[in-house]
Amino acid sequence: MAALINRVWTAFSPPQVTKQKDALKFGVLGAASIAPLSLIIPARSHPEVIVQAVAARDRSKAEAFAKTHGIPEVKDSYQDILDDPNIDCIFIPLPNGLHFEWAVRAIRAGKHVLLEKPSTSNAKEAEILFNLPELSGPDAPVLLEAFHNRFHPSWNLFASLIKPEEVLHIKTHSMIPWWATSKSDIHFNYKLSGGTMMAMGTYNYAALRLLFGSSPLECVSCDASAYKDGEHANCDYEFKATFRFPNGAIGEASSTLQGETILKPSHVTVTTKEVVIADASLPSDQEKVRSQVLTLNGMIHGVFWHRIDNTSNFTLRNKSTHRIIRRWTENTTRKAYTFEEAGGEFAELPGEAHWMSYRYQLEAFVNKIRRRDVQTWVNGEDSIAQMEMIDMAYEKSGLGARPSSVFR
Ligand SMILES: NC(=O)C1=CN([C@@H]2O[C@H](COP(=O)(O)OP(=O)(O)OC[C@H]3O[C@@H](n4cnc5c(N)ncnc54)[C@H](OP(=O)(O)O)[C@@H]3O)[C@@H](O)[C@H]2O)C=CC1
Ligand SMILES: O=C1OC[C@@H](O)[C@H](O)[C@H]1O
Repeated sequence: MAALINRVWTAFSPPQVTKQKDALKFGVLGAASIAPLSLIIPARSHPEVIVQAVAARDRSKAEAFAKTHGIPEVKDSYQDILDDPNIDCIFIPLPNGLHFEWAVRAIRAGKHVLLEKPSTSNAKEAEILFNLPELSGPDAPVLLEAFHNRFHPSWNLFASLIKPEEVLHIKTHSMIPWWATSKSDIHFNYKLSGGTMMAMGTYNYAALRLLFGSSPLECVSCDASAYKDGEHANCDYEFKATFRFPNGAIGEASSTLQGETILKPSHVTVTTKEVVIADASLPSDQEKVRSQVLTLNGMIHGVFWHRIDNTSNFTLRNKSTHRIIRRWTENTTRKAYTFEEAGGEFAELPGEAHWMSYRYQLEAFVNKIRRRDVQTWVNGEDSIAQMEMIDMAYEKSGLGARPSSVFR
Protein backbone atom coordinates (compact mmCIF):
# COMPACT_ATOMS: atom_id res chain seq x y z
CA MET A 1 0.00 0.00 0.00
CA ALA A 2 2.86 2.39 0.89
CA ALA A 3 4.44 1.67 -2.52
CA LEU A 4 1.15 2.45 -4.27
CA ILE A 5 0.69 5.75 -2.40
CA ASN A 6 4.29 6.77 -3.06
CA ARG A 7 4.03 5.84 -6.76
CA VAL A 8 0.77 7.72 -7.35
CA TRP A 9 1.94 10.74 -5.32
CA THR A 10 5.17 10.96 -7.33
CA ALA A 11 3.29 10.41 -10.60
CA PHE A 12 1.38 13.64 -9.95
CA SER A 13 4.38 15.52 -8.44
CA PRO A 14 7.35 14.15 -10.37
CA PRO A 15 10.87 15.43 -9.76
CA GLN A 16 11.48 18.64 -11.73
CA VAL A 17 14.55 18.19 -13.94
CA THR A 18 16.87 20.79 -15.48
CA LYS A 19 15.94 21.41 -19.10
CA GLN A 20 18.48 20.94 -21.88
CA LYS A 21 19.41 23.97 -24.01
CA ASP A 22 17.88 22.35 -27.08
CA ALA A 23 14.68 21.20 -25.32
CA LEU A 24 11.61 21.02 -27.55
CA LYS A 25 9.10 23.79 -26.94
CA PHE A 26 5.46 22.72 -26.85
CA GLY A 27 2.39 24.86 -27.47
CA VAL A 28 -0.99 23.69 -26.14
CA LEU A 29 -4.23 24.36 -28.05
CA GLY A 30 -6.93 24.84 -25.42
CA ALA A 31 -6.96 24.97 -21.64
CA ALA A 32 -8.24 21.40 -21.62
CA SER A 33 -8.82 19.27 -18.52
CA ILE A 34 -6.61 16.49 -19.86
CA ALA A 35 -3.59 18.71 -20.64
CA PRO A 36 -2.02 18.52 -17.14
CA LEU A 37 -2.17 14.72 -17.07
CA SER A 38 -1.28 14.16 -20.72
CA LEU A 39 1.54 16.66 -21.09
CA ILE A 40 2.18 19.27 -18.40
CA ILE A 41 2.97 16.92 -15.49
CA PRO A 42 4.96 14.41 -17.60
CA ALA A 43 6.97 17.30 -19.09
CA ARG A 44 8.31 18.24 -15.65
CA SER A 45 10.49 15.16 -15.49
CA HIS A 46 11.56 15.28 -19.15
CA PRO A 47 14.80 17.22 -19.72
CA GLU A 48 14.00 17.74 -23.41
CA VAL A 49 10.48 19.17 -23.04
CA ILE A 50 9.33 22.66 -22.14
CA VAL A 51 5.63 23.54 -22.17
CA GLN A 52 6.11 27.04 -23.54
CA ALA A 53 2.72 28.42 -24.54
CA VAL A 54 -1.03 27.94 -24.28
CA ALA A 55 -4.00 29.54 -26.01
CA ALA A 56 -7.70 29.29 -25.29
CA ARG A 57 -10.73 30.68 -27.03
CA ASP A 58 -10.92 33.15 -24.16
CA ARG A 59 -7.57 34.75 -23.30
CA SER A 60 -8.37 35.14 -19.60
CA LYS A 61 -8.98 31.39 -19.35
CA ALA A 62 -5.59 30.71 -20.96
CA GLU A 63 -3.94 33.20 -18.56
CA ALA A 64 -5.42 31.49 -15.52
CA PHE A 65 -4.39 28.07 -16.90
CA ALA A 66 -0.84 29.30 -17.62
CA LYS A 67 -0.52 30.70 -14.09
CA THR A 68 -1.74 27.47 -12.48
CA HIS A 69 0.61 25.31 -14.52
CA GLY A 70 3.67 27.57 -14.79
CA ILE A 71 3.43 28.02 -18.56
CA PRO A 72 5.49 31.11 -19.52
CA GLU A 73 3.54 32.36 -22.56
CA VAL A 74 -0.10 32.96 -23.41
CA LYS A 75 -1.14 33.51 -27.02
CA ASP A 76 -4.31 35.13 -28.28
CA SER A 77 -5.40 32.23 -30.46
CA TYR A 78 -4.61 28.65 -31.41
CA GLN A 79 -3.35 29.95 -34.77
CA ASP A 80 -0.90 32.32 -33.00
CA ILE A 81 0.74 29.27 -31.44
CA LEU A 82 1.09 27.59 -34.85
CA ASP A 83 2.55 30.79 -36.30
CA ASP A 84 5.28 31.07 -33.64
CA PRO A 85 8.61 29.86 -35.07
CA ASN A 86 9.88 29.31 -31.52
CA ILE A 87 7.35 26.49 -30.98
CA ASP A 88 8.46 23.02 -32.11
CA CYS A 89 5.55 20.79 -31.08
CA ILE A 90 1.82 21.19 -30.74
CA PHE A 91 -0.33 19.32 -28.25
CA ILE A 92 -3.97 19.07 -29.39
CA PRO A 93 -6.42 18.23 -26.57
CA LEU A 94 -9.40 19.75 -28.38
CA PRO A 95 -12.81 18.05 -28.78
CA ASN A 96 -12.57 15.11 -31.20
CA GLY A 97 -14.44 17.00 -33.91
CA LEU A 98 -11.64 19.60 -34.05
CA HIS A 99 -8.70 17.18 -34.08
CA PHE A 100 -8.59 16.89 -37.87
CA GLU A 101 -8.61 20.62 -38.62
CA TRP A 102 -6.01 21.59 -36.02
CA ALA A 103 -3.72 18.65 -36.71
CA VAL A 104 -3.73 19.48 -40.44
CA ARG A 105 -3.08 23.15 -39.69
CA ALA A 106 -0.23 22.25 -37.32
CA ILE A 107 1.40 19.82 -39.75
CA ARG A 108 1.15 22.41 -42.54
CA ALA A 109 2.87 24.87 -40.18
CA GLY A 110 5.74 22.36 -39.95
CA LYS A 111 5.13 21.42 -36.29
CA HIS A 112 5.38 18.03 -34.63
CA VAL A 113 1.96 17.02 -33.33
CA LEU A 114 0.86 15.07 -30.28
CA LEU A 115 -2.84 14.55 -30.99
CA GLU A 116 -5.31 13.40 -28.35
CA LYS A 117 -7.21 10.19 -28.98
CA PRO A 118 -9.26 9.36 -30.96
CA SER A 119 -7.16 10.84 -33.77
CA THR A 120 -10.08 12.13 -35.84
CA SER A 121 -13.87 11.95 -36.09
CA ASN A 122 -13.87 9.03 -38.54
CA ALA A 123 -11.73 6.96 -40.92
CA LYS A 124 -12.23 9.34 -43.86
CA GLU A 125 -10.54 12.12 -41.91
CA ALA A 126 -7.84 9.80 -40.60
CA GLU A 127 -7.00 8.71 -44.18
CA ILE A 128 -6.49 12.32 -45.21
CA LEU A 129 -4.60 13.37 -42.10
CA PHE A 130 -2.12 10.51 -41.91
CA ASN A 131 -1.47 10.65 -45.68
CA LEU A 132 -0.73 14.36 -45.84
CA PRO A 133 2.18 14.91 -48.25
CA GLU A 134 3.89 17.04 -45.57
CA LEU A 135 4.32 13.87 -43.48
CA SER A 136 6.71 12.17 -45.88
CA GLY A 137 10.38 12.90 -46.35
CA PRO A 138 13.37 12.68 -44.04
CA ASP A 139 12.63 15.93 -42.13
CA ALA A 140 8.87 15.48 -41.99
CA PRO A 141 7.10 16.43 -38.77
CA VAL A 142 6.16 13.65 -36.36
CA LEU A 143 2.45 12.99 -35.80
CA LEU A 144 1.31 10.73 -32.96
CA GLU A 145 -2.17 9.78 -31.80
CA ALA A 146 -1.81 9.95 -28.01
CA PHE A 147 -2.79 6.35 -27.30
CA HIS A 148 -0.98 6.61 -23.98
CA ASN A 149 -1.82 3.24 -22.40
CA ARG A 150 -0.01 1.42 -25.19
CA PHE A 151 3.26 2.98 -24.04
CA HIS A 152 3.07 1.65 -20.48
CA PRO A 153 5.28 -1.37 -19.66
CA SER A 154 2.27 -3.32 -18.34
CA TRP A 155 0.60 -3.22 -21.77
CA ASN A 156 3.86 -4.11 -23.53
CA LEU A 157 4.48 -7.06 -21.22
CA PHE A 158 0.89 -8.30 -21.55
CA ALA A 159 0.91 -8.06 -25.35
CA SER A 160 4.23 -9.92 -25.47
CA LEU A 161 2.63 -12.89 -23.67
CA ILE A 162 0.02 -13.34 -26.39
CA LYS A 163 0.53 -14.92 -29.80
CA PRO A 164 -2.29 -13.63 -32.05
CA GLU A 165 -2.48 -16.95 -33.94
CA GLU A 166 -3.35 -18.72 -30.66
CA VAL A 167 -6.17 -16.38 -29.64
CA LEU A 168 -9.62 -17.96 -29.37
CA HIS A 169 -11.61 -15.19 -27.71
CA ILE A 170 -11.10 -11.72 -26.18
CA LYS A 171 -13.36 -9.77 -23.86
CA THR A 172 -12.62 -6.23 -22.71
CA HIS A 173 -14.46 -3.66 -20.61
CA SER A 174 -13.86 -0.15 -19.38
CA MET A 175 -15.91 2.24 -17.28
CA ILE A 176 -16.06 5.75 -15.93
CA PRO A 177 -18.34 6.39 -12.94
CA TRP A 178 -21.49 8.41 -13.67
CA TRP A 179 -20.32 11.38 -11.58
CA ALA A 180 -17.09 11.87 -13.57
CA THR A 181 -18.81 13.19 -16.70
CA SER A 182 -21.84 15.34 -17.36
CA LYS A 183 -24.22 15.50 -20.28
CA SER A 184 -22.84 18.95 -21.19
CA ASP A 185 -19.30 17.54 -21.69
CA ILE A 186 -17.72 17.42 -25.13
CA HIS A 187 -18.16 13.62 -24.88
CA PHE A 188 -21.90 14.02 -25.46
CA ASN A 189 -21.92 16.60 -28.24
CA TYR A 190 -22.50 15.01 -31.63
CA LYS A 191 -21.14 17.94 -33.67
CA LEU A 192 -17.90 17.67 -31.68
CA SER A 193 -17.83 13.93 -32.44
CA GLY A 194 -18.74 12.77 -28.97
CA GLY A 195 -19.75 9.31 -27.81
CA THR A 196 -18.45 6.62 -25.47
CA MET A 197 -16.96 4.58 -28.30
CA MET A 198 -14.82 7.65 -29.11
CA ALA A 199 -13.91 8.48 -25.51
CA MET A 200 -13.40 5.07 -23.90
CA GLY A 201 -14.37 2.37 -26.39
CA THR A 202 -11.37 3.25 -28.50
CA TYR A 203 -9.13 1.71 -25.79
CA ASN A 204 -11.16 -1.51 -25.85
CA TYR A 205 -11.30 -1.64 -29.63
CA ALA A 206 -7.54 -1.12 -29.84
CA ALA A 207 -7.01 -3.97 -27.37
CA LEU A 208 -9.00 -6.29 -29.66
CA ARG A 209 -7.19 -5.18 -32.81
CA LEU A 210 -3.74 -5.40 -31.28
CA LEU A 211 -4.18 -8.72 -29.51
CA PHE A 212 -5.87 -10.41 -32.48
CA GLY A 213 -3.09 -8.91 -34.61
CA SER A 214 -5.55 -7.70 -37.23
CA SER A 215 -8.60 -5.56 -37.89
CA PRO A 216 -12.03 -7.17 -37.55
CA LEU A 217 -13.80 -8.40 -40.67
CA GLU A 218 -17.19 -7.47 -39.30
CA CYS A 219 -18.96 -5.85 -36.39
CA VAL A 220 -21.46 -8.59 -35.59
CA SER A 221 -23.50 -6.54 -33.13
CA CYS A 222 -23.33 -3.19 -31.41
CA ASP A 223 -25.94 -2.30 -28.80
CA ALA A 224 -25.52 1.31 -27.80
CA SER A 225 -27.58 3.42 -25.40
CA ALA A 226 -27.54 6.98 -26.66
CA TYR A 227 -29.07 10.35 -25.88
CA LYS A 228 -31.82 11.44 -28.21
CA ASP A 229 -32.15 15.16 -27.55
CA GLY A 230 -30.66 18.18 -29.32
CA GLU A 231 -26.86 18.40 -29.57
CA HIS A 232 -26.52 15.17 -27.53
CA ALA A 233 -28.50 13.05 -30.00
CA ASN A 234 -26.65 9.98 -31.30
CA CYS A 235 -24.01 10.24 -28.56
CA ASP A 236 -23.73 6.85 -26.87
CA TYR A 237 -23.20 6.80 -23.11
CA GLU A 238 -22.62 3.06 -23.09
CA PHE A 239 -22.27 0.23 -25.57
CA LYS A 240 -21.51 -3.42 -26.05
CA ALA A 241 -20.06 -4.60 -29.36
CA THR A 242 -18.91 -7.91 -30.81
CA PHE A 243 -16.54 -8.30 -33.76
CA ARG A 244 -15.52 -11.22 -35.94
CA PHE A 245 -11.82 -11.46 -36.72
CA PRO A 246 -10.07 -13.12 -39.69
CA ASN A 247 -9.30 -16.31 -37.72
CA GLY A 248 -13.06 -16.69 -37.12
CA ALA A 249 -12.77 -15.77 -33.45
CA ILE A 250 -15.00 -13.25 -31.68
CA GLY A 251 -13.90 -10.23 -29.68
CA GLU A 252 -16.26 -8.47 -27.26
CA ALA A 253 -15.87 -4.88 -26.11
CA SER A 254 -18.00 -2.78 -23.79
CA SER A 255 -17.74 0.51 -21.99
CA THR A 256 -19.82 3.03 -20.12
CA LEU A 257 -19.50 6.68 -19.16
CA GLN A 258 -22.45 6.15 -16.81
CA GLY A 259 -20.83 3.49 -14.65
CA GLU A 260 -21.26 2.68 -10.97
CA THR A 261 -20.08 5.10 -8.29
CA ILE A 262 -16.79 3.32 -7.62
CA LEU A 263 -14.24 3.31 -10.43
CA LYS A 264 -13.30 -0.20 -11.47
CA PRO A 265 -10.10 -0.86 -13.41
CA SER A 266 -10.55 -1.51 -17.11
CA HIS A 267 -9.58 -5.00 -18.19
CA VAL A 268 -9.02 -7.34 -21.09
CA THR A 269 -9.17 -11.14 -20.96
CA VAL A 270 -7.68 -13.33 -23.67
CA THR A 271 -8.50 -17.03 -23.99
CA THR A 272 -6.15 -19.07 -26.13
CA LYS A 273 -6.55 -22.34 -28.01
CA GLU A 274 -4.90 -25.55 -26.85
CA VAL A 275 -1.35 -25.64 -28.21
CA VAL A 276 1.29 -28.31 -27.94
CA ILE A 277 4.18 -27.23 -25.70
CA ALA A 278 7.57 -28.68 -26.49
CA ASP A 279 8.88 -30.73 -23.53
CA ALA A 280 12.00 -32.81 -24.14
CA SER A 281 11.60 -34.57 -20.78
CA LEU A 282 8.46 -36.45 -21.92
CA PRO A 283 8.45 -40.03 -23.28
CA SER A 284 8.19 -40.01 -27.09
CA ASP A 285 4.52 -41.19 -27.12
CA GLN A 286 3.34 -38.34 -24.87
CA GLU A 287 2.68 -34.64 -25.43
CA LYS A 288 1.84 -31.63 -23.28
CA VAL A 289 -0.86 -29.20 -24.39
CA ARG A 290 -1.72 -25.87 -22.84
CA SER A 291 -4.56 -23.36 -23.06
CA GLN A 292 -4.41 -20.05 -21.25
CA VAL A 293 -6.65 -17.35 -19.84
CA LEU A 294 -4.68 -14.11 -19.51
CA THR A 295 -6.12 -10.92 -18.04
CA LEU A 296 -4.66 -7.45 -17.86
CA ASN A 297 -6.44 -5.62 -15.05
CA GLY A 298 -5.86 -1.86 -15.13
CA MET A 299 -5.47 -1.67 -18.88
CA ILE A 300 -5.79 2.11 -19.25
CA HIS A 301 -4.08 3.69 -16.26
CA GLY A 302 -1.39 1.17 -15.35
CA VAL A 303 0.46 3.53 -13.01
CA PHE A 304 -2.33 3.48 -10.42
CA TRP A 305 -2.55 -0.28 -10.26
CA HIS A 306 -2.46 -3.18 -12.66
CA ARG A 307 -2.05 -6.95 -12.53
CA ILE A 308 -1.55 -9.57 -15.19
CA ASP A 309 -3.26 -12.84 -14.26
CA ASN A 310 -2.23 -15.95 -16.15
CA THR A 311 -4.12 -19.21 -15.73
CA SER A 312 -2.46 -21.97 -17.73
CA ASN A 313 -4.36 -25.24 -18.08
CA PHE A 314 -2.09 -28.16 -18.96
CA THR A 315 -2.97 -31.62 -20.22
CA LEU A 316 -0.53 -34.47 -20.56
CA ARG A 317 -1.85 -36.95 -23.12
CA ASN A 318 -0.98 -39.81 -25.39
CA LYS A 319 0.22 -38.36 -28.69
CA SER A 320 -1.74 -40.63 -31.02
CA THR A 321 -4.87 -41.56 -29.03
CA HIS A 322 -5.15 -38.27 -27.06
CA ARG A 323 -5.96 -40.34 -23.95
CA ILE A 324 -5.51 -37.99 -21.01
CA ILE A 325 -2.77 -38.95 -18.55
CA ARG A 326 -2.88 -35.90 -16.27
CA ARG A 327 -4.41 -32.42 -16.09
CA TRP A 328 -3.24 -29.51 -13.95
CA THR A 329 -3.50 -25.73 -13.70
CA GLU A 330 -0.82 -23.15 -12.93
CA ASN A 331 -1.73 -19.62 -11.82
CA THR A 332 0.75 -16.77 -11.95
CA THR A 333 0.50 -13.01 -11.63
CA ARG A 334 2.85 -10.33 -12.89
CA LYS A 335 3.19 -6.56 -12.86
CA ALA A 336 5.41 -4.12 -14.72
CA TYR A 337 5.55 -0.53 -13.54
CA THR A 338 8.89 -0.23 -15.31
CA PHE A 339 10.43 -2.00 -18.29
CA GLU A 340 13.12 -3.32 -16.00
CA GLU A 341 10.36 -5.05 -14.02
CA ALA A 342 8.88 -6.41 -17.28
CA GLY A 343 12.30 -7.99 -17.88
CA GLY A 344 13.40 -9.99 -20.91
CA GLU A 345 13.46 -8.03 -24.16
CA PHE A 346 12.29 -4.90 -22.28
CA ALA A 347 14.74 -4.92 -19.38
CA GLU A 348 17.07 -2.17 -20.63
CA LEU A 349 14.39 0.36 -21.59
CA PRO A 350 14.06 3.56 -19.56
CA GLY A 351 11.35 4.37 -17.03
CA GLU A 352 10.49 4.87 -13.38
CA ALA A 353 7.70 3.20 -11.40
CA HIS A 354 6.01 6.61 -11.02
CA TRP A 355 5.99 7.30 -14.77
CA MET A 356 2.40 7.47 -16.00
CA SER A 357 1.57 6.03 -19.41
CA TYR A 358 1.61 9.67 -20.58
CA ARG A 359 5.25 10.02 -19.46
CA TYR A 360 6.28 6.85 -21.33
CA GLN A 361 4.40 8.24 -24.34
CA LEU A 362 6.24 11.57 -24.12
CA GLU A 363 9.57 9.73 -23.98
CA ALA A 364 8.70 7.97 -27.26
CA PHE A 365 7.39 11.14 -28.92
CA VAL A 366 10.61 13.03 -28.17
CA ASN A 367 12.78 10.09 -29.22
CA LYS A 368 10.92 9.85 -32.53
CA ILE A 369 11.45 13.57 -33.17
CA ARG A 370 15.15 13.13 -32.33
CA ARG A 371 15.22 10.16 -34.76
CA ARG A 372 16.13 7.74 -31.96
CA ASP A 373 14.76 4.21 -31.59
CA VAL A 374 11.39 3.81 -29.90
CA GLN A 375 9.98 0.73 -28.19
CA THR A 376 6.33 1.52 -28.96
CA TRP A 377 4.76 3.60 -31.69
CA VAL A 378 1.32 4.18 -33.13
CA ASN A 379 1.79 4.79 -36.84
CA GLY A 380 -0.68 6.31 -39.29
CA GLU A 381 -1.84 2.94 -40.61
CA ASP A 382 -2.65 1.88 -37.07
CA SER A 383 -4.59 5.08 -36.32
CA ILE A 384 -6.55 4.76 -39.59
CA ALA A 385 -7.42 1.11 -38.80
CA GLN A 386 -8.57 2.24 -35.36
CA MET A 387 -10.98 4.79 -36.83
CA GLU A 388 -12.24 2.19 -39.34
CA MET A 389 -13.13 -0.10 -36.44
CA ILE A 390 -14.92 2.72 -34.59
CA ASP A 391 -16.85 3.66 -37.75
CA MET A 392 -17.78 -0.01 -38.29
CA ALA A 393 -19.26 -0.22 -34.78
CA TYR A 394 -21.09 3.10 -35.06
CA GLU A 395 -22.64 2.01 -38.37
CA LYS A 396 -23.75 -1.29 -36.83
CA SER A 397 -25.24 0.49 -33.80
CA GLY A 398 -27.45 2.58 -36.07
CA LEU A 399 -26.00 5.81 -34.67
CA GLY A 400 -23.76 6.32 -37.69
CA ALA A 401 -20.11 7.38 -37.89
CA ARG A 402 -19.20 10.74 -36.38
CA PRO A 403 -19.49 13.74 -38.75
CA SER A 404 -16.58 14.94 -40.90
CA SER A 405 -15.08 18.40 -40.64
CA VAL A 406 -15.67 20.72 -43.58
CA PHE A 407 -12.08 21.95 -43.22
CA ARG A 408 -9.70 20.93 -46.01
N1 LIG B 1 -5.64 10.65 -22.89
C1 LIG B 1 -6.59 10.64 -21.98
O1 LIG B 1 -6.50 10.01 -20.94
C2 LIG B 1 -7.78 11.48 -22.20
C3 LIG B 1 -7.98 12.04 -23.43
N2 LIG B 1 -9.04 12.84 -23.65
C4 LIG B 1 -9.19 13.43 -24.98
O2 LIG B 1 -8.73 14.78 -24.91
C5 LIG B 1 -9.58 15.64 -25.64
C6 LIG B 1 -10.09 16.73 -24.73
O3 LIG B 1 -10.80 16.17 -23.66
P1 LIG B 1 -10.99 16.93 -22.27
O4 LIG B 1 -9.72 17.53 -21.84
O5 LIG B 1 -11.67 15.98 -21.38
O6 LIG B 1 -12.01 18.06 -22.71
P2 LIG B 1 -12.19 19.56 -22.21
O7 LIG B 1 -13.58 19.93 -22.54
O8 LIG B 1 -11.71 19.74 -20.82
O9 LIG B 1 -11.18 20.35 -23.14
C7 LIG B 1 -11.44 20.58 -24.49
C8 LIG B 1 -10.79 21.87 -24.88
O10 LIG B 1 -11.19 22.16 -26.20
C9 LIG B 1 -11.42 23.53 -26.36
N3 LIG B 1 -12.49 23.80 -27.32
C10 LIG B 1 -12.33 24.39 -28.51
N4 LIG B 1 -13.48 24.48 -29.17
C11 LIG B 1 -14.41 23.95 -28.35
C12 LIG B 1 -15.81 23.80 -28.47
N5 LIG B 1 -16.49 24.18 -29.56
N6 LIG B 1 -16.46 23.23 -27.45
C13 LIG B 1 -15.81 22.81 -26.35
N7 LIG B 1 -14.48 22.94 -26.20
C14 LIG B 1 -13.79 23.52 -27.17
C15 LIG B 1 -11.76 24.08 -25.00
O11 LIG B 1 -11.15 25.24 -25.09
P3 LIG B 1 -10.61 26.56 -24.62
O12 LIG B 1 -9.77 26.22 -23.46
O13 LIG B 1 -9.90 27.08 -25.79
O14 LIG B 1 -11.82 27.33 -24.26
C16 LIG B 1 -11.21 23.04 -24.01
O15 LIG B 1 -10.11 23.53 -23.33
C17 LIG B 1 -10.61 14.73 -26.27
O16 LIG B 1 -10.21 14.41 -27.57
C18 LIG B 1 -10.62 13.48 -25.42
O17 LIG B 1 -10.97 12.32 -26.13
C19 LIG B 1 -9.89 13.16 -22.64
C20 LIG B 1 -9.74 12.62 -21.39
C21 LIG B 1 -8.70 11.69 -21.10
O1 LIG C 1 -9.41 8.85 -22.29
C1 LIG C 1 -10.25 8.98 -21.45
O2 LIG C 1 -9.98 8.56 -20.20
C2 LIG C 1 -10.65 9.12 -19.11
C3 LIG C 1 -12.08 9.49 -19.39
O3 LIG C 1 -12.62 10.29 -18.38
C4 LIG C 1 -12.27 10.16 -20.67
O4 LIG C 1 -13.63 10.21 -20.94
C5 LIG C 1 -11.57 9.49 -21.79
O5 LIG C 1 -11.58 10.31 -22.92
